[in-house]
Amino acid sequence: MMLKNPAAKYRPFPAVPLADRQWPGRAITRPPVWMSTDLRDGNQALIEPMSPEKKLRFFEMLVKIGIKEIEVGFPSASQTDFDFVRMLVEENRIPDDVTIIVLTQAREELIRRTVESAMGAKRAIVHVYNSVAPVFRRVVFGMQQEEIVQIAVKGTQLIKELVAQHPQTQWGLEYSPESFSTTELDFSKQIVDAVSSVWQPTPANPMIVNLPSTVEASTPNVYADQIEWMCRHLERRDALVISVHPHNDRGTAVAAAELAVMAGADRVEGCLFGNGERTGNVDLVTLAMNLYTQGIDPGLDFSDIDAVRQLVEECNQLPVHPRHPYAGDLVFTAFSGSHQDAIKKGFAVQKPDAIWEVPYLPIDPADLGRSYDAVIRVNSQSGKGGMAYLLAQEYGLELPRRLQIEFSRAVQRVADETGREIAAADIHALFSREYLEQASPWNYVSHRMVEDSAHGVQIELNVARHQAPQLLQGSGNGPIDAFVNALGLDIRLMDYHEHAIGMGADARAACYVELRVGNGATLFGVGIDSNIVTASFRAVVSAVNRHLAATGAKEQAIAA
Ligand SMILES: CC(=O)SCCNC(=O)CCNC(=O)[C@H](O)C(C)(C)COP(=O)(O)OP(=O)(O)OC[C@H]1O[C@@H](n2cnc3c(N)ncnc32)[C@H](O)[C@@H]1OP(=O)(O)O
Ligand SMILES: CC(C)C(=O)C(=O)O
Repeated sequence: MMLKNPAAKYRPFPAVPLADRQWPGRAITRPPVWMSTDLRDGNQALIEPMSPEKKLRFFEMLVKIGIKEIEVGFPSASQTDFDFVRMLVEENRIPDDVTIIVLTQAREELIRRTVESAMGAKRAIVHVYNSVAPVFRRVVFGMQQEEIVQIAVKGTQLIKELVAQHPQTQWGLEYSPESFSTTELDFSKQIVDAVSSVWQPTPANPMIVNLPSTVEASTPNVYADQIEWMCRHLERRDALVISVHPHNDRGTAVAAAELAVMAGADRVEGCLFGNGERTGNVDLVTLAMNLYTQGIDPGLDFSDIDAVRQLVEECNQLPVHPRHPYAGDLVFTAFSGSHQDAIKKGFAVQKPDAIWEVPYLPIDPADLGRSYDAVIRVNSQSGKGGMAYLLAQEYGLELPRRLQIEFSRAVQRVADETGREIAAADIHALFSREYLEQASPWNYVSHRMVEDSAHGVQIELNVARHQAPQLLQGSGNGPIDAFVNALGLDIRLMDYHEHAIGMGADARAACYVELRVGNGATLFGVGIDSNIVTASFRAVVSAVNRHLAATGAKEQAIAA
């Protein structure tokens, strides 16, 4: 049960004494070095760890999107992990510009096995860690600070010794004081300085210092303060690559990573779509795309984000949430009417090479290989804009505004009745039933028309009335006028729109007429035909039939 007084059990995170912090005034202007730990931290958190075959597919996808540093496993943990690293090395599957990273605890036998796993690679980074926070020192290790420092120092000495025996590989070192974010800063500095004094990095051969929020325990600004503090106080700063490894326990890993980069971090470790222990590692996709939407090339290519997501879901056997930033099924979808309206108007004025300014869409879905078709979907929360957009996009029908209002009532009725989403095809079927398919009592069959400047338009019209053929004649000052006169009905044309559907020989005309039939309210009719005049006749017949069906009026009541 939740406590009335949580302070009895939990304490607030202390602030970092850094009154002159610089990071709040900085902006991110270039991407950090990306390191994917999907195959290690992500994999170790899965219900079923990946098979070698899945790991390889994942690895190749990471390479394809442009990740240059890939943590490929914890080789001393299992034969599977060890063999996977050997396979990458022996089968020459690591591209020249990609560096693999192998993780190990700072324990002799594990370090030996880890170095062995990567031998023969062109480049490899041995990533060694030990936990340094007070609770780990007390509870897990039962050790004092100096003994904890010795674990890291001895581990580093052994790695240095072992890698020197295998000069054919260009080795690097990454050191992680695990649980850094809940550790006293001066102790973190002490242990990192001790490790770097053994490794002796240089600016040309830097050492990676990875400062994880192993468990996210504070607001992101505190993490940023911790990173800035370390950047200012560490020895040999110019020979260190400062890396961050945020977890998402408070749901703020992305913010923590971004503020940490502002605070001086050069490198970010994370997983695609935020997989990883508990609530996950920081999501590299969101970080990269956040940069992209600021006009900064993240150096990663998510042009086909659906394919990336599909592969990750398959390998992790975990779904990506439908509202996951940039990648979720629903992130480029609007159901609510006012959003749909604004998006539709935004698309209409957005120029292909201009700055992106479509309301409610922080990014052009096309940049991620997502299609516009999926942007707008219709349910009971939608207004006219959504269905109008779908009819235009999918069927080339540009409904005039007042027809949109009229037809949206029919769509709304169906949405309310079913309580479900209505697909574009269903909307089109409803539109066809409502405006195009009512062939009774009147049905247009054919016409002959003569036009001269002295007498206007003369028309001879074949129609079916209650399925019985009739030949009618009429004249008027234009085709529609002549047609209406031939029908002999009390019709006033209030509004008229037309447009082409498609191009070339297959083009058809869509015609929308708004009529007042008898004394009734105005209503629309729609006609589609390869001939523009015929389309307008069909539209008039559509409106008349709709009026009769809607009002139940007898035909005689609307005779002219
Ligand atoms: C925050 C992170 O994600 S760190 C990465 C975590 N990932 C994994 O643990 C996945 C792979 N791990 C494994 O397969 C195993 O844990 C192994 C092979 C590494 C070690 O297995 P085991 O020797 O059986 O130890 P176990 O798993 O119980 O780990 C606990 C032991 O490691 C010790 N230990 C933990 N971290 C470290 C470290 N960095 N350096 C030295 N010793 C360590 C603990 O003190 C404990 O020792 P104890 O048994 O003497 O009390
Ligand atoms: C090994 C370290 C970097 C880790 O995974 C963590 O602290 O979360």
